[in-house]
Amino acid sequence: MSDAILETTGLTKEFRGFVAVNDVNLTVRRGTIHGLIGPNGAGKTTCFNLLTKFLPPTRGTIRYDGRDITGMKPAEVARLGLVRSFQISAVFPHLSVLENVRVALQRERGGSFDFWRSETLLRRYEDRARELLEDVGLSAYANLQASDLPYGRKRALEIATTLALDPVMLLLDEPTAGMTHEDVDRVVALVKRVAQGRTVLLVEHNLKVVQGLCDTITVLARGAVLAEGDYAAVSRNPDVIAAYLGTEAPPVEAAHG
Ligand SMILES: Nc1ncnc2c1ncn2[C@@H]1O[C@H](COP(=O)(O)OP(=O)(O)OP(=O)(O)O)[C@@H](O)[C@H]1O
Repeated sequence: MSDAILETTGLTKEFRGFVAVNDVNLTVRRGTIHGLIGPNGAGKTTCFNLLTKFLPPTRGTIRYDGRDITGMKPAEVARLGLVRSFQISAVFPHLSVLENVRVALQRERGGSFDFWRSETLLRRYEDRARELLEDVGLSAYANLQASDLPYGRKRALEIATTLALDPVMLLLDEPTAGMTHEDVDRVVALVKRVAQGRTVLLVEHNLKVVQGLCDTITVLARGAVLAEGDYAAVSRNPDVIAAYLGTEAPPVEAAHG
């Protein structure tokens, strides 16, 4: 088995001539937590959307687990185990926390859209759903309506519904965005826990989060890879410091703060 689970070669995305992602060669090693960081507008989200197949690349290839997935659809790559965390809006607000995870489990089994009519069918997934809620620390909230969850806990629910798809590799887009310190710490611990036995790639603004979680960090700037390495290496890199100057959190401060 190759050490690399995800590899891009010359990955490029242009929007009407504007190059948002420029010739990116990214290698994510199996079993690691890999961070994609960069100042605003660096191309992180575009890159994330390319990797999860939500956007087609202008040029370049993406290989996942030895296969060329460049031309595949999001659902196809999800079936191969490369799963993007759902956006919070994908959580059904009027269903309970438990029901949300049961629905996700049912979807994973390729159920028809009639699934929501069959309470009996959904009940079969109850045990597994409760296990997943336990994994993400939401057992106490199982019967709460999803819309009533505190913000930080919604992310945990989103991760539980993603885990229902049994991912081999998890792609997380800013898992701590908009959270309080307390919630950030909880989500960091959660990502560490769910990363066991999996590979995780996350796009993240919060450099403290990246510092605490990532084995390898790729820094993007103006669509291209500026630096790569562990946190200590990239936070000392003069090009990275220069790219972050004038933004809210230069990596060096975060490293010593
Ligand atoms: N659909 C689009 N059409 C045109 N330009 C786009 C489109 N999507 C992104 N861009 C441009 O591509 C560049 C990279 O954007 P992207 O959102 O990928 O960066 P980012 O690193 O995720 O930024 P941020 O940290 O601010 O979210 C930006 O200049 C953005 O304006």
